[in-house]
Amino acid sequence: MTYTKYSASGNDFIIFHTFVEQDFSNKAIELCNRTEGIGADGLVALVPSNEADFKWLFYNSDGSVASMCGNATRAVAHYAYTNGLAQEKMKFLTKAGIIESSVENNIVETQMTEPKVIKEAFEEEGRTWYLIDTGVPHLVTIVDDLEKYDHDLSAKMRYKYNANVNFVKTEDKKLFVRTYERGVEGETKACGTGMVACFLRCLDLNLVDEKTLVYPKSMEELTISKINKKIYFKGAIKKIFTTSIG
Ligand SMILES: N[C@H](CCC[C@H](N)C(=O)O)C(=O)O
Repeated sequence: MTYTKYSASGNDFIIFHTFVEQDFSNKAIELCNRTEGIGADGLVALVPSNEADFKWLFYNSDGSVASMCGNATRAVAHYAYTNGLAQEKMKFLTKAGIIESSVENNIVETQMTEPKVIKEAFEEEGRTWYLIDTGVPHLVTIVDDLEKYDHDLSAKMRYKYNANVNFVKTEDKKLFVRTYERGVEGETKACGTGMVACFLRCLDLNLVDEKTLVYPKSMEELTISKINKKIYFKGAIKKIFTTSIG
């Protein structure tokens, strides 16, 4: 099987396409392993669909299934276009519904799913949290210094709320985000749905504008825009390599 590794602002994925839909959880664990596998935060299998250009099966590196992954939508769209599976504007089926992405050279934009607030601001562990679903659940807390990102606190909150955990700082109406990702069980270099969750929380508080530059741990620049109540997530994508295994 041929696999292609992508980096989406440092959030990295192994992508392949196949005709046969099956459970790829164990393959995700095997191939995402950073010492004995290719190494990545997630694995995505593209399979045929009669509802969209294709359907995706998304797995975190621990083999768990997630309904959505903002950064992977950008990598998958580039993969699908360059492999002739879709045109530059495409629709694909995820467990969070149909996702629309568009490819222009190495820049990919995704229309994110409609966000759903799960729990308005609440105090816990000496912080103010906000819980929102942006395709997957995210906790958001605003800090004045990203060195306040706390791995152990993130793990505790992750398990209590079964959600990803984001620390966000605003500066000159830009966002700087650090994310503890469920299913990777640690901080990743970027998390798309997490950045969108932080954007929405900070927009509510008038800390950013409806079009905002966002910088994850990797410091690769992304843009999040709210236009007519829809959320667009845009940034560069890197194809790292293609390899055949087995
Ligand atoms: N780890 C997430 C899924 C991947 C989200 C992230 N990589 C993104 O770019 O949105 C979860 O299990 O909820």
